[in-house]
Amino acid sequence: MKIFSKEQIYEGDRLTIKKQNISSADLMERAGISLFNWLDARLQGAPVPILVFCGIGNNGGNGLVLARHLITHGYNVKTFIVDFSDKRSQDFLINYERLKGTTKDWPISIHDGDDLPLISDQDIIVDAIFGVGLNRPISNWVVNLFKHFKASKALTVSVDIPSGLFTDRVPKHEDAVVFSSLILSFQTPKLAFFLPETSKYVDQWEALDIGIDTQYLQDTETEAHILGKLDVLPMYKQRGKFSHKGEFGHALIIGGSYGKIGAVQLASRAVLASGAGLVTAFTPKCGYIPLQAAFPEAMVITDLDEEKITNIDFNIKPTSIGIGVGLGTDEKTLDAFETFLKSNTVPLVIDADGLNSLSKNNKLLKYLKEDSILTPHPKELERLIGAWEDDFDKLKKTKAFAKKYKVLVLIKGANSIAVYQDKLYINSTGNPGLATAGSGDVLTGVITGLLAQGYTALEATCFGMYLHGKSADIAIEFKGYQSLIASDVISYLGQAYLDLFELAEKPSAAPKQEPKSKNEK
Ligand SMILES: NC(=O)C1=CN([C@@H]2O[C@H](COP(=O)(O)OP(=O)(O)OC[C@H]3O[C@@H](n4cnc5c(N)ncnc54)[C@H](OP(=O)(O)O)[C@@H]3O)[C@@H](O)[C@H]2O)[C@@H](O)CC1
Ligand SMILES: Nc1ncnc2c1ncn2[C@@H]1O[C@H](COP(=O)(O)OP(=O)(O)O)[C@@H](O)[C@H]1O
Ligand SMILES: [K+]
Repeated sequence: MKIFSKEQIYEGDRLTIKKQNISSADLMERAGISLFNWLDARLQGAPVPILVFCGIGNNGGNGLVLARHLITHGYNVKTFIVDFSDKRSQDFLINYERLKGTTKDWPISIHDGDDLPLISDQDIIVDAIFGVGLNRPISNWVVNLFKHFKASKALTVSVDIPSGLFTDRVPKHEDAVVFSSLILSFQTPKLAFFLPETSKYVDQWEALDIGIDTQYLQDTETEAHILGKLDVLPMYKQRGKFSHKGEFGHALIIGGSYGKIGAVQLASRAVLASGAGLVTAFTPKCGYIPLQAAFPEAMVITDLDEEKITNIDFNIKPTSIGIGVGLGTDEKTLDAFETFLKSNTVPLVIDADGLNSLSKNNKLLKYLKEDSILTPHPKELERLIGAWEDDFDKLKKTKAFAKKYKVLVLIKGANSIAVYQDKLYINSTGNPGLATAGSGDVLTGVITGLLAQGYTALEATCFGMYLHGKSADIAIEFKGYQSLIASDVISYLGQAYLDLFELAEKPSAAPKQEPKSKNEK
């Protein structure tokens, strides 16, 4: 799913109004009705007090439309205008009048210094104060209102984006943003929903289709994409009936050092579990017995040295290589890594100490084979590209690095982001259970295994991080967050593949039918 920028959202609105020959008030009505339908389908007339807080722009306008439809459908609604500016948008005014024509409970204006409205934790707060038009810090009295929302512990639904969250920068103060339980975002989510420093304001999000011109949606290139099942499914390579393991490639995992052979085992097992035909592990001599004993499917080549890699030399022709897991950064290993990098022509994944070797000796960067895949977690990334101001700056710097060296950088995290040729591919699967030793080694194996099967660097990365996270999402249903370990992510990869073909039923907007009792025909 494409993630449009603030400018593109406004452009999409303008173009839709023109092409569909409607007014902006009509589009606002459509947006407001999509909010109403979503809430009505789940509230089903519940008498819960709904407090709608509206700004004075179009985000506020959306709130007024929603309030009007909730009222005409008998919901228990109180509307407030958060009067943070003397300005009023045209469509806000139109809907302000319409609302006053619908109910005698006219909206209550809240100004700086007014008492804050009483909010019980049983209420629902609708936050329609600021949308993507936010362009400067918010007045303190409005920040106090946000604090009041949070203190009330009422379920908070934000319209389009949590008020106070910018689309292109990190808020200075945590209190200056509404903490949302749910965001109903128009047409597509916003990048800020997925970044470590800004996703804390976002619990759940839903994209509501408001009928923005489909041609515009299809033709417009966006910087960022959120990858869901339907985005990765087309990448999946079918297997022919008469296929044989030679067709599915031969991956080589290079890594391991004394006491860290497990990383190589995890990565190698993940290679085969991702569907590659063959896997060979290249490790120090100390890895030979453990690997052959624990994982008979893998072939093993060993270094001359007992405890560390000192000379990377193999007589096989791998179709992909994953290097770095458990590698260590001993001087001799660094030299071996340099020699390997200078001669390698095979599609490559560099992880963990492979990345740290690049950071220790960044003149090696120019030897990176084009489309190599680097998979740093934030700490490894900082060693590679230096410090950054905030998450937006991090992405800018990573894009520059990826372009300069013609590589793909996968920044691992709660929403892993693959940065490649000026674009951002955001993973939608995974969970905190993955914050466990070796889960990154498994990811390296999955991506290397997909590369071995002929997936392009971008496909192997997007498909790999999707399957890796999806496997963990299935596994925690049986293991829970705390007990999930990296090996489980390998064990449930098959389920992640099978899940691709189970189309999730969309939560229908219409209220669910009463479940038929057993004896009812
Ligand atoms: N056609 C439609 O109806 C559709 C409507 N959509 C909805 O419109 C929303 C965008 O609406 P919007 O452009 O009116 O901006 P909004 O976020 O409501 O802010 C209002 C104004 O506040 C001002 N302002 C900014 N920061 C401020 C601050 N810190 N303190 C004080 N004032 C501040 C700034 O005006 P300024 O003062 O800068 O002139 C800004 O214009 C979008 O999120 C979505 O919900 C569409 O997406 C779907 C179709
Ligand atoms: N809170 C989280 N939610 C989702 N995924 C996570 C979370 N924490 C870590 N991960 C994932 O777990 C993996 C951690 O990799 P890494 O930090 O390299 O672990 P290790 O070095 O132990 O293998 C990455 O794929 C990352 O995206
Ligand atoms: K909002």
